[in-house]
Amino acid sequence: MISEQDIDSSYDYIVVGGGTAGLTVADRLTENPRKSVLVIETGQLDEREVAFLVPHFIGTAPPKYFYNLTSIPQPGSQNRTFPVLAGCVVGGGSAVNGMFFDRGSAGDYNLWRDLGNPGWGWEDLLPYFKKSETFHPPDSTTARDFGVTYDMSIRGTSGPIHASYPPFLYPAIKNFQAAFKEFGSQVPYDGASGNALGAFWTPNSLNPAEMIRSYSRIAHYDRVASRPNLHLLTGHKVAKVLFRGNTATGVEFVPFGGSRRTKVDAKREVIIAAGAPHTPQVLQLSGIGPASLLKKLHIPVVVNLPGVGQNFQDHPSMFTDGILANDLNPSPSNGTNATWVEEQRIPYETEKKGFFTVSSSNSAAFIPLHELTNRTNELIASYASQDPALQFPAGTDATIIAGWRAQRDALLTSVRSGVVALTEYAGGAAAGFSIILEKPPSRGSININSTDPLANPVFDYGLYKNPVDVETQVEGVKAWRRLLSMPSFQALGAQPTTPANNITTDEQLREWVIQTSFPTTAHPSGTASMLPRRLGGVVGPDLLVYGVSRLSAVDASIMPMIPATHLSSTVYAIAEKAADMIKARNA
Ligand SMILES: Cc1cc2nc3c(=O)[nH]c(=O)nc-3n(C[C@H](O)[C@H](O)[C@H](O)COP(=O)(O)OP(=O)(O)OC[C@H]3O[C@@H](n4cnc5c(N)ncnc54)[C@H](O)[C@@H]3O)c2cc1C
Repeated sequence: MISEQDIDSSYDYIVVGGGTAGLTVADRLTENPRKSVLVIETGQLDEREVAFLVPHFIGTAPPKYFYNLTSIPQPGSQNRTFPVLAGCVVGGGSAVNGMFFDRGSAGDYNLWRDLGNPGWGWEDLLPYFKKSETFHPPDSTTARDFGVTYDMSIRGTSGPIHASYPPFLYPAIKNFQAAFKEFGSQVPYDGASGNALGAFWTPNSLNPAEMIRSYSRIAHYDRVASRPNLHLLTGHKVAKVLFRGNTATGVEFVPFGGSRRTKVDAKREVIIAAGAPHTPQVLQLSGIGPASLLKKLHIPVVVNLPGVGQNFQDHPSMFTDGILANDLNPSPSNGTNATWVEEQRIPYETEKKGFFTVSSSNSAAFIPLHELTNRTNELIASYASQDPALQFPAGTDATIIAGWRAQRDALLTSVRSGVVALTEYAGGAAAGFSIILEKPPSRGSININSTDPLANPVFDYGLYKNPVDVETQVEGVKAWRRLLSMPSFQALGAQPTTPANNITTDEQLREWVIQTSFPTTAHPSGTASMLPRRLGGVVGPDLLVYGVSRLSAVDASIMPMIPATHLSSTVYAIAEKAADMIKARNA
């Protein structure tokens, strides 16, 4: 940690944002003691509150550790507005997330490669997934009793982030996985192997020795904080990147909540890792973005890059509910009994066991379209026949429209061959799940409407702009009802309750989807997409921003298409790969 008055006048690298990706990159770059790094982070260090560390308390971090962000009204869901969840704390999203730690399918990452990004397919990323983690297998009793299988050849054994299973798993999840088999889906041997299709057990980002969250603050900062070549400045927000001509030379920053502007130079590279909600803000404030937007705000245009802030994707979700009349013990409903929960404090404190070791979930199912519905051909035909120009307002730059078309065509190929999942069922220990849309064709945007770096950008999720999204969700609800009718769920006395059983026609289900959906699973991505420039890209496969030199982006914003998974392990892999590329080009 360093205070503002003590920072040096220049560093080899400046990292904008000390979150998941930013701290990972800073850690790797300072492995070389001759290279200096300054990380500037808006948030503060957490104070090791239980909300961060103890899995049971996920979601209870005080509001000061989050940005206060809200979307504009979403016409796709009755003009409701929605929060944009993002951690404002050292560690960023990794400090406040649900600790679900999984990977997408090979098909998810091969789409990135096939969209014009050599070096970004599954085989290219696998070494970085492995490098980022230390995987701890479950003990043999848990593995046997719960049927947890894993493949050590695709797991990391010495990386900074711990991936492990809590010693408290819900037995009903076995029925959930068996029901998916009966439904016609599969249970992959290890969902982290590039085959993440079907229902499987997933680890958490959980340090099993202490049974606490494993996140970038501990793994990539505390561990290396004593390095003299690594400085972390908290409580300051980068206002813009500075340029000499088209070369990034440093940044200007302000205290969070203040206005005094300070400059610091970067001798080699400015690395933006402000997260998908804020990376486009930093770029646009720096004069990199859609020229029309920048001119309106009287920001001098450094590069006209229409893609900055566009191609915004998240995973829309909705919540079903149901009853398990013959529920197994323990079940998540134990958590509603305050006395029982309080009793669970003791095994956690004495043996690191019990209910307090449980965070979000340890199982999910990722289902390709052909397993979800018999309307596959109809939905594919509807998507394939759409006019790309009609997906965007009149006047949208041609490169954005071309990018949407390229993504659509690539996704259609993957959907037809069944190598990507379109729907996730998260949970499995109860009859109600989150039903999550994994590859929405709808696109949103994040744009500034003020030159004040402390003002919030305008968040438009673009929820359900594309009717195919609503239809896929409707099929997701129908498939969930079918799933509950499978023998393994019927053995638990499963009955669906929400949506109500009298909501049956497609028209009624559409209405329910529109009324109850959320546009987000806290997975914003795509706002500085790695795509060719002619397809609305912002960075190339080297993660360097087009049209300028010595400026890169390395966080969730570079994902050109959102993968069918929870994002954190993918962000770590991107950051590990980014660090290697930055090291190589500055050797
Ligand atoms: C509530 C929540 C639950 C989630 N649950 C899960 C889950 O269970 N499993 C999973 O895999 N993923 C989950 N995710 C998603 C995952 O955590 C994120 O995708 C990932 O952490 C994003 O990493 P990032 O590096 O792109 O951004 P972040 O980790 O958000 O880092 C960005 C950092 O930049 C800082 N910053 C922003 N602007 C500036 C600026 N101008 N100057 C300086 N600093 C700035 C921010 O304060 C932040 O610390 C969740 C996310 C949230 C928010």
